[in-house]
Amino acid sequence: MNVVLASPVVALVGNPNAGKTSLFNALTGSRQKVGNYPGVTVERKAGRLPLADGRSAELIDLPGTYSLEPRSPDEAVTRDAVLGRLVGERPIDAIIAVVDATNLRNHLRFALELKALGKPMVVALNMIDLADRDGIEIDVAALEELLGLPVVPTVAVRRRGLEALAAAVSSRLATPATEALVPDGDIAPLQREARRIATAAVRSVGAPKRWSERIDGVALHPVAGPLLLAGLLFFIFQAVFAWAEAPMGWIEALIGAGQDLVNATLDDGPLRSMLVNGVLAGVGAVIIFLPQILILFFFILLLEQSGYMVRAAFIMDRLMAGVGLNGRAFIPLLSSFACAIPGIMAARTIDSPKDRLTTILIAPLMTCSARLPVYAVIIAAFIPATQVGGLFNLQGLVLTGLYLFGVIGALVAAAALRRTVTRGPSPSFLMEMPKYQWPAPRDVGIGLYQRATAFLVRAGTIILVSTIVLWGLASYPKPPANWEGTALDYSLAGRIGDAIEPIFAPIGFNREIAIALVPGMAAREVAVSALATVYALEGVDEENTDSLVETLRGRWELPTALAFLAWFVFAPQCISTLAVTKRETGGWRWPIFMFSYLFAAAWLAAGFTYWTARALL
Ligand SMILES: Nc1nc2c(ncn2[C@@H]2O[C@H](COP(=O)(O)OP(=O)(O)OP(=O)(O)O)[C@@H](O)[C@H]2O)c(=O)[nH]1
Ligand SMILES: [Mg+2]
Repeated sequence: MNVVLASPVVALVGNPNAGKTSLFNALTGSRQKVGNYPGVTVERKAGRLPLADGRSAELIDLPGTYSLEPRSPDEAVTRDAVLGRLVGERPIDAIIAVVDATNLRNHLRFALELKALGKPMVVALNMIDLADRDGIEIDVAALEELLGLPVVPTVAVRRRGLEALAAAVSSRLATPATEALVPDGDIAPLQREARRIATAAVRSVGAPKRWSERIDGVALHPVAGPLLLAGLLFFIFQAVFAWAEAPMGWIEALIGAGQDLVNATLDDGPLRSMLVNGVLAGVGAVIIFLPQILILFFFILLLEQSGYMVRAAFIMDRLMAGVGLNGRAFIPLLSSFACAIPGIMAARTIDSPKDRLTTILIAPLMTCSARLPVYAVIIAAFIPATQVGGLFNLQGLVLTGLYLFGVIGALVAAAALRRTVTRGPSPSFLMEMPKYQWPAPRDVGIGLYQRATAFLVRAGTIILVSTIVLWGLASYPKPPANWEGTALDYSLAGRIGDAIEPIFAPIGFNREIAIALVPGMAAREVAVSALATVYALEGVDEENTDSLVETLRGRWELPTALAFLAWFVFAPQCISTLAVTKRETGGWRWPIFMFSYLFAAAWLAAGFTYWTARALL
């Protein structure tokens, strides 16, 4: 057997929220998502770990789990990786067992279970800073002695103890594996042993964490808790509008300057039209929302990192149980506010298959960040920025309302699904409360950076390409000289729009909207860039230089605008979501179901909004 060439494989294994991914990022320079709640990592990730002797190992980050007996699909990944059962992956050579120094008793149990596998192993005693903070003192030498394993104290977020950890792994890799003990399935002896070791190694326990209990006294209070949560969400949506105004103005000015520059340097022709009306008007109409997206995620990241999110899940559990959903679904659903794709993947942490399927099916109802541009442009055009009650901005209120509308839609859908297609028992909510702590600026920074790059990459690829294709379809073929209508009427896009308009006419959508919804399948923001491009092209003859907001204000009636907003609350049209649903549910059945029910809901919601608004106004 040739073992010399391949670099050894080392896996980070441990309970959820122990800091495995933080260690992984610090050791390999990766930027995987870290969060202060259990179940952040749901996939195996690999990186390169430089070893003391100049070689390097392949370091594997895994989903957290409490034992090698998985309860949910993400935990099964960890078991399979540790036991070398993952198809196409090399078996692991050594384990870094990550334990939380503030919760030694519980975490050591799993470490002992791992030790019994007989692989070379090192214990990372992580979060030693929080143990200090809480007055917990650990005798590392005694712990090493009792465990019979090297123990390295680490603070992943401050990069402390990393070199010692890498050195311990290097020297451990040199030791041969021992015979694995066959587990007898009885966890009680391991639990007793863990308790014995923890009691012997923890030297002094200081004052209990009073302030943390005090915060929870409010955050988990049956009345104050929900009020606090509602207040926080409300404040966030107000901030999204209030704080983004200035940077959005700068981006808009920049795009305008770009258009002027192209107009001044290029002769009138297809290239100029494509750049001004396709690329700059279309993609620009989307990019402008970057500040709002970043502000929203800044707050979500703060809530995630502080440890509050799981409290929010707890608060929501009662409401969610009412519709047959498990509190566990809260975090996947919350992730869906960024994008349904990570949300649907995070549903892997849900153990009950029916619960998991329900969560996947309703995840697209959470307002993903791709819908923010759509909402924001319509709100800016049709909702006045007046103050309500001297305190709230009406635009922020409407935005909050749209997000709430999505959540209510999801709850209604869940209740309906749980009584029909996903009927079945639902286990009760069990989730470990993470410790409160100040958000690490680096983690928040990484989170924002990832959102910004993901958004800009989308703008530069899928949105750019869709917009250029739409520009082409909306510009060609050119009408003959004696053509009576507009150029758009004659173009391919105009004809496609005419063909599908009858489906949407009853709910107040015009041909331009019908045209925009088709490329909006690729990415929802494209609906905005498509409208910008179509109207920019239509306005060409009149030397129209209005922004999209002004154009919409001039051309749409309020009922149409409101119906358009209602449509996007349900908006099924995102191909990537359907693709990931197929992957996670293992077939086309559920994505097709998802598309159909969301399409019907979107059509009805837009219709009711349009008809009601028409009747009232
Ligand atoms: N104070 C402190 N916080 C830490 C340390 N290591 C990790 N954290 C924080 O603990 C939380 C959990 O970290 P992760 O790295 O996501 O934990 P994980 O073990 O990968 O969690 P799962 O993927 O959910 O199993 C995050 O908020 C980190 O910022 C540490 O050594 N000290
Ligand atoms: Mg992780």
